[in-house]
Amino acid sequence: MTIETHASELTVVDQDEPILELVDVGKSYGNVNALRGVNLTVRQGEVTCVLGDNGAGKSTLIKIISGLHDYTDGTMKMHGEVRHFGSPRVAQAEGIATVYQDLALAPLMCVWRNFFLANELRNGPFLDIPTMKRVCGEELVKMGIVIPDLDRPVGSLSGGQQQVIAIARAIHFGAKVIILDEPTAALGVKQSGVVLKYIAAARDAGLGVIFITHNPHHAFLVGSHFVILKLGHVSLDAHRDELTLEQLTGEMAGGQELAELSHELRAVDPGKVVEAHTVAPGGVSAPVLDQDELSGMKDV
Ligand SMILES: Nc1ncnc2c1ncn2[C@@H]1O[C@H](COP(=O)(O)OP(=O)(O)OP(=O)(O)O)[C@@H](O)[C@H]1O
Repeated sequence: MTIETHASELTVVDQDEPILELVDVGKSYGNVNALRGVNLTVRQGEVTCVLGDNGAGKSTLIKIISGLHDYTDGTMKMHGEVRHFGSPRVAQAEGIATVYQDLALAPLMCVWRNFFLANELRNGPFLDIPTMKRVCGEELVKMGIVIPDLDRPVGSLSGGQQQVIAIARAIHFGAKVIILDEPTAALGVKQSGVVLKYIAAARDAGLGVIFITHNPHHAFLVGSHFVILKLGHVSLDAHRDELTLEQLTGEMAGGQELAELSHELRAVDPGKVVEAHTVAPGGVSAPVLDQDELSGMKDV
């Protein structure tokens, strides 16, 4: 247990206590059951990976946690208290930050303007530009991000760097839980490495991270806990000590279903069917990357 002191309050933080806990959560849209009986626990200093194919319910889960939609079954607790956020503004005020794929960055605006977008600092009636630039630079450096020119339009940076700016911004504005919606989906290998490095940085800074992804290899590099959603329910829920990358990849690929498909295809034309591999070549168990290991991945 640790005691965190802030200027005006004293908060007792039990590190074993989940920040956020979903118990048996369901969501129906009319007669469509998008989620059923979902249990999910988010702890500080951990990355909870949520994996799933299209239509699995990942977006619905994000919308519930970020206050866009309410759940229709079960309970969601934050610091042990049952919560229905009612709006994204309330969720944000409670420390839930969501970094969507499209990032909500303004591509033509410069880096520091994006960092303070909707939270601008003022000096009387004027924008306090020198302070915003200084704070933005300091915060990015704290996360090990070097952007030589903060006056550059954000749209001229790489996709990886933009993701990282959005993550740093969420942390600076007090996120306790950060939801990352497929942050590596549109990126190549090198840029994905950059983003994974900062997911690990957010984890090591003590945030609870929810990492939504299709990619078990990316999940396994930084994840503490893995939940696979399939057609709205949890098909796997395991701590990283309980499974290998091979098993996670097999589960994601739908191991049993692939084996059955391969069997059926063999029956159709035995000569032409290649065995369905559920695991990528070399898909072996990998360690959780810590900061030192991840810093070996080159920046873009
Ligand atoms: N507003 C809605 N009204 C009705 N059905 C919905 C609505 N939103 C989602 N659904 C349904 O709920 C199920 C889960 O959808 P969801 O978008 O959460 O999945 P997903 O895992 O995010 O998929 P994707 O990766 O394709 O975005 C799908 O069957 C979808 O059609």
